[in-house]
Amino acid sequence: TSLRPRQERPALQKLLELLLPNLERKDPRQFFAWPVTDNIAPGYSSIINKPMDFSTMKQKIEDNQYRTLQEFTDDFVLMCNNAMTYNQPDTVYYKAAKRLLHTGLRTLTAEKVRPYVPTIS
Ligand SMILES: CC(=O)c1cc(-c2ccccc2)c2ncccn12
Repeated sequence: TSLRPRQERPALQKLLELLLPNLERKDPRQFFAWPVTDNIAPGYSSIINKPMDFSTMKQKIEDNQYRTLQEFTDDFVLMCNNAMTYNQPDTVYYKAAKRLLHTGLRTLTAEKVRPYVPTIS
């Protein structure tokens, strides 16, 4: 509401540092915490050409590699889609990815997050 004091706009990096743990909590079994290895997922590196995971996203935030919220969201979507590409639909990984994608995007597109997104990147 207009009576709400105008919060200073957190830098994008600070916003992403707040959003990442919110998304990680939606992965309690930590399937997406670390890069998927060929050891646990045979042939993974030859099937998935752009791997992504939460630890890599965290590092990219710290290294200031995200210029916009959309770039951060793209990595999140990539991570979930990788899991739905490599794993069959009847697996825990596919189902976890589908649910994570849905609930995570709801967070990332929420109205209260959007005001912090500068119109031009
Ligand atoms: C995300 C994903 O595709 C994934 C995570 C895992 C995983 C399993 C145990 C612990 C951490 C990640 C996995 N194992 C086999 C096949 C695929 N995966």
